Order: sequence, then structure tokens, then C-alpha cells
Amino acid sequence: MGEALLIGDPAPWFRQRCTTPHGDYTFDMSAGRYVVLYLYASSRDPLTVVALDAVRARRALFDDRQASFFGVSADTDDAGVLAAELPGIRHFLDADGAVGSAYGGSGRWYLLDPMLRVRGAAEDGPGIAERVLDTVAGLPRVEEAQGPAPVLLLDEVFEPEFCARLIAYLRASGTSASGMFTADSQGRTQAVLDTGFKRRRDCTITDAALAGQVQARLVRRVVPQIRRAFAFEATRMDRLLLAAYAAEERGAFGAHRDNTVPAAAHRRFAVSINLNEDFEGGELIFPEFGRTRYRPAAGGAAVFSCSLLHAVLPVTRGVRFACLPFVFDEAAVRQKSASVHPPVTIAG
Ligand SMILES: O=C(O)CCC(=O)C(=O)O
Ligand SMILES: [Fe+2]
Repeated sequence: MGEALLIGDPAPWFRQRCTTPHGDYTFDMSAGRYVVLYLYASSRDPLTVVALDAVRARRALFDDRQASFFGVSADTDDAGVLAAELPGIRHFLDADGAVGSAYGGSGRWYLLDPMLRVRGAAEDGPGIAERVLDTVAGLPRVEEAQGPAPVLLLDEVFEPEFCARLIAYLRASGTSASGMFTADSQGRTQAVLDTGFKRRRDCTITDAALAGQVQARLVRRVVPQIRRAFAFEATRMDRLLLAAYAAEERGAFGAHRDNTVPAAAHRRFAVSINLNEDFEGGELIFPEFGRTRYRPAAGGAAVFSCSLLHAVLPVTRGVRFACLPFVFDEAAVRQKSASVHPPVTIAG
């Protein structure tokens, strides 16, 4: 059994069976809100029966925006008994003990902050559930939490005429609905369409001359600033993509990380370059660091680590056009598995 976590420690990430419609849950997706994790031996233990009733009695605390509750059951018999109560209340079925051993065993409560760091920890006992719930009720709103996110903002990466050319290229080439990478049950990467999560139309830049012009601007204007801000030498890029988020479909992209499936694990920094300004909504947010909205001016970039949770808010007027490459380095190339976008050398 691993040791209990202390305040300030990062909570371990895992994927485990869960009472979700999907049947499992990738825990790092719960970031961006407060999380209560309650590890128990069995949902039928008298103390746990009382604790879970107390959670249900105050279920309004757990709306999946401000906070979520996750039980972790060590009892294999709980599989048929427990159900998710959405939003906000879920249970992991920890038959193999993977979660328990990472968190120091059953009979323990943790309160995690939106970065999934331990903010509070307690051994289970009479009255502890109420104490945890009172603490959750008194937490600051996630909107006020933390920040600023470690995002590098650069204006003037693309000139206005170049932005216009890219938008014209997208319009002339046409777009297709943008899918997402997920992992199947064997951990293989697959692309799926899920309009509840991502509503965007994409166009890959296949014109070699135009691709070269995008690259040249990244080399001159983005690579040196990544070196300065993040001490990282970007030598490669992939996904020369132009994207359109349209108000007519409430174009948006739910909270995700960019490097969590094998085909994308080599990606190090996302470069999000806005091509226009005549739209509303469509801002980037980084939920682990509060809800500050990031919106580069036309031609400006937001550069951020592919490990950060981020989302694009719905576009409510007009269309947001963006150019969305990823950059990485030679070490990442060596780790690279089958990416759908061949890498391009951008420096050296
Ligand atoms: O639209 C953006 O700025 C970000 C897009 C994004 O997160 C992605 O394509 O992975
Ligand atoms: Fe992303």
C-alpha cells in the first residue's frame, strides 16, 4: 500500500472502471474544479452508508462546474450496487486496488484543488463527511481560483494580409468536421466525431508554398520566444491546420489535453494563432488556473504546454478562424508513434 498524500502533493492520475456511461474514467479530466475523493472498503460499511447519504443530501455542491465527488470502492461486489448520479457524483470500481494503492488505502478523504493538488486530507471517521462537505461549501469559486495560466501571448505573428490569405485558402479548399483523438479499450488511438464536445471545421494546408510561409513565421517569431519563456528548443511541427469555429453551430472545443493519446504524445507546445477578430466567444480557457479568457488579436498567438487542460468557449457571433500547429523537438520525434500528421522540420 502506498503512502497517504500530503497537502500540496499532486494527486496521481489514473484510468479506472467507473460508474460512468462509458464504463471507465480518466481521472485527469476531472481537473478544473474541486474534487472530493472518498476511498472506502465497501459501500455497505455502516460508516460509509452514512457518509454517502450525507453526500447525496448535499448533492447540489457537486455540479461538475465548481466541484465533483468521486467515491473509490475497494469492494468488487459494489459493481452492481453503485450508480453515477450526474452531474457530480461518480464512483470508481477499484477491484484491482490501483487507485487505493496510489492514495494510501481505503478509509480516507481527499479534497483536491482545480490543479488536482491535495488541498485537504482526512482519515474517515464519524462526522468526517459533514466536515468535508462544509469545507466544500465554503470554497472560493473556481472562477476566482489561481491564475494566470502559464500561457505565452505573442502578437504580430502573422501579418493582416497573411491572415486574410489563410482564411481565403480555407474558404477555397473547403473544410470537414473535426474529429478527436481518443484511446480505445486497448489504448490505441482512434479519431471520433463528438459534436457534444467539439464543433469545428478543419482544413489542412496542403499547399507546400503556403505551409512554408506558415513555418517561416513560426521559426522567426514563435520559436525564439518559446526558447525564452520555456527554455525549450522547438525543431519540428505537425498539424498545419486551419480551423473554423462558427456561431451557427456554437463552435467550441471541450476541456482536453493535447498529448494524452499515443499518437499525440510527442506534442510539446500548442500554438493557437487567431486569424480574425469579427466574432464573439471562442476564447481559450485553462480551467486548472481559473476561468480567465484568452483571446489573441488577429495574427497573435497563444502558446502553451500540451499537458495543460484547455477548452475553447462557444462562438456566439461570426466565425473564429485559427491556425493551430503543434511544435516539438528531436527527443519527441524519437518517442513518436503513428501520428496522422507527418512532422516538418522547422529549424536547424
Ligand atoms: O482553437 C484553439 O485555439 C485551440 C484548439 C485546440 O485546443 C486543439 O485543436 O487541440
Ligand atoms: Fe487542444
